[in-house]
Amino acid sequence: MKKFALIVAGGSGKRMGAPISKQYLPVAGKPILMHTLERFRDAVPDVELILVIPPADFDFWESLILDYKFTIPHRLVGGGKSRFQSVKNGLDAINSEVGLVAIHDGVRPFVRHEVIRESFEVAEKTGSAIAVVPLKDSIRRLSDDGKSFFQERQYFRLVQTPQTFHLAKIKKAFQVPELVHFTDDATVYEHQGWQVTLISGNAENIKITTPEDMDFAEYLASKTGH
Ligand SMILES: Nc1ccn([C@@H]2O[C@H](COP(=O)(O)OP(=O)(O)OP(=O)(O)O)[C@@H](O)[C@H]2O)c(=O)n1
Ligand SMILES: C[C@](O)(CO)[C@H](O)COP(=O)(O)O
Repeated sequence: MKKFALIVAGGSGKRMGAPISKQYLPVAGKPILMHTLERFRDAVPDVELILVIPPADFDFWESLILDYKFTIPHRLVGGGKSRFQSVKNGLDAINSEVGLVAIHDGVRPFVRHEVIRESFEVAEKTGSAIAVVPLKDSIRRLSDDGKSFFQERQYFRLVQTPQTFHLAKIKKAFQVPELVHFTDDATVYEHQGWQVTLISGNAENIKITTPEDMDFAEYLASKTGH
């Protein structure tokens, strides 16, 4: 089955607070986004890569490609105001209804090859594959009156990307108005009444979000051979 990877990087990285958006910051000597694209190309060499970035960044990205002699083929699509809108723009740019699409945050460069491959294999069989990891800490639920309650952590998972789907179904799922609880693609898919399939993600597949994540990212890059 034809495989696409939709790498979403249409945000501006407010929580990082860097002079340029976090997806272009260098880790181990090159922009985070280049690591992410390499991960997918290396895991699935025949994957078609689609990169979603803000339209205003197209020229900047082209200059980075030249500066870093980046040669992995990919298609550029303009992002939207929210992650939902950026994913929708990327899906709209895929003309085919047949195939699989892995939707992945551009700022998660440490996803393992095995997770990417498994996500395609499981999604082909079941319709979807959502990478998740167990919690290491205890958790508490807060109530509005300031109390907190014990929660059994074995019933919870932290949700990562990739989130991989049959193209026809995820395209249909995104034909709805955006809702506040759409924090990822699984929630959009479930809104159709369809159940998602969970797969094991990898703990080092962090979403680079705040400045302290950059030091950790350098460490992970040195350990994982980026
Ligand atoms: N309009 C948007 C907003 C986010 N994203 C992407 O969704 C992923 C997860 O979002 P997040 O980590 O929140 O990135 P930012 O929105 O850039 O960060 P912040 O919320 O700190 O501004 C990132 O790869 C981000 O670029 C996107 O494609 N389009
Ligand atoms: C998609 C995601 O990375 C799964 O954990 C997450 O929901 C993105 O959240 P953000 O608030 O857009 O960073």
